[in-house]
Amino acid sequence: MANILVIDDDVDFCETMASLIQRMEHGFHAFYTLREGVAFLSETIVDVVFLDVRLPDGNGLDAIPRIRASLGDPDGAELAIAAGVWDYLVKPFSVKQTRLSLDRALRYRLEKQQAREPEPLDLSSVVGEGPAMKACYTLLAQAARSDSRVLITGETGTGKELFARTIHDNSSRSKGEFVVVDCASITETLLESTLFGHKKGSFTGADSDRTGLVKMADGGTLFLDEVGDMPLSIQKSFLRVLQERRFRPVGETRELTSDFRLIAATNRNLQEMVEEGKFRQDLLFRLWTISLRLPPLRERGAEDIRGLTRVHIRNLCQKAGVAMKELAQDFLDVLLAYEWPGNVRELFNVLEVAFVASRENKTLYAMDLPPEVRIRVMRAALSDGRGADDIPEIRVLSTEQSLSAMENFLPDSLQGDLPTLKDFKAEMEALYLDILMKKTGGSPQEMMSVSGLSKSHFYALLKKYGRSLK
Ligand SMILES: Nc1ncnc2c1ncn2[C@@H]1O[C@H](COP(=O)(O)OP(=O)(O)OP(=O)(O)O)[C@@H](O)[C@H]1O
Repeated sequence: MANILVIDDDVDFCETMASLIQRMEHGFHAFYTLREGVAFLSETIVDVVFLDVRLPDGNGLDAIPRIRASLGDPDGAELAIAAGVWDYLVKPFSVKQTRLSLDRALRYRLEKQQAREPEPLDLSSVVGEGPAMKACYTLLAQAARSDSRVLITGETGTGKELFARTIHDNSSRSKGEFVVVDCASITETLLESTLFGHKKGSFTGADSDRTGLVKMADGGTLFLDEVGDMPLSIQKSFLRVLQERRFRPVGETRELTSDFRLIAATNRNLQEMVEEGKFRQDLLFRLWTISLRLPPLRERGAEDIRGLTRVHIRNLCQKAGVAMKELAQDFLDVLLAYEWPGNVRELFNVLEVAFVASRENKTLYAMDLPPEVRIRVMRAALSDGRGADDIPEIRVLSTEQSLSAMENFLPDSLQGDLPTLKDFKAEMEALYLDILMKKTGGSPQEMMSVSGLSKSHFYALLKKYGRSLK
């Protein structure tokens, strides 16, 4: 039902319009003066205005900008004044003609509104405001508002499953099941029965009928996690399911159907796997219409790392029933300098370790972070040619604190009880070699010149620590 306003001082005309519009089951309002009509518009949202040109208190055409402003809809301009007005009706005009024009204007407005104002997405479980993530949200929205197949790629821990769930939760299938198939962990012998189900007695151990995951996803979403790990033998039967939406449970004679939406994810390069004969080209074609690549954490920028950290620490504090802890600058500096090969999953694990290590303290310091993370940051800083001043943790600590920080930087093998000097020297020698190699790009001449080692000593050290030149 739409809301229609007539501003016209012709009483007969207003009555005719009232009966027409009410028959069309729309809301109807009429005013005989411009002032009253415009005042009404400032309080009420209407869809279409029938406006007389000559009114007792002014010219209707002059009021169009004010009417547009009252509608609060800049695109209303297109409706009301695309070429002056939506339509220009000359009195006396036929009911049929008026009805037709009104219908068209309302349809146009509805289409505009639908195109302009899609349902807002619920992204409450996804954190990240940087440009790399914003580009992903655009694709996520497209995926959520369609029923297309989606292939999500990205390194481990980048949020592929989280995105798949968010697409499902925001889609028209959200009331159906979101069924996860972990292609990497299901054994080849069980994959077929897990996916398609089986009939009681069809093989040893099949004590009862079992509904497969494909059927469970009927009306919902089937999420194929690590699809690159799906054995070739299953790829063939799965291709058929995608083409025909039909499948046969193990030991069953009749076929079943399932209407599911497919989302697949992988951290592998499927095209390369196709070229190596490890993945079927025809299946790859069928996996996606929309392809979404999630960026690794190191490409997402400092703001996203800070945002994810704050959100996760807040969740941990809430769960533990303690006040939100503060994040010291040195703590954030180490998090920002680390490479995060395991992405968001690794960040969350590291934060959990730091949270536990911080005990009752109100602030999280770099000291609370796992030593391996801090060692890597220190090594990277040293091998980049940056001095201790550039290593976040050392910069802010007193001598005493630096000493204990350095203790924490020690490699795992040297943690705990103090090792013998010989072991310690060996560990440091190996570390020195690694840094030397990185800084010199592995050139033996340069390595010998920088380190001052003789040729025989240099090659003996390489051999001793199992390092080889590229
Ligand atoms: N943008 C994000 N906002 C909030 N949490 C995130 C985000 N990305 C990932 N996570 C969290 O990180 C963890 C790992 O995410 P998820 O399991 O979705 O990654 P994945 O890419 O599917 O990993 P894998 O390839 O190893 O299966 C989850 O706890 C998830 O909630």
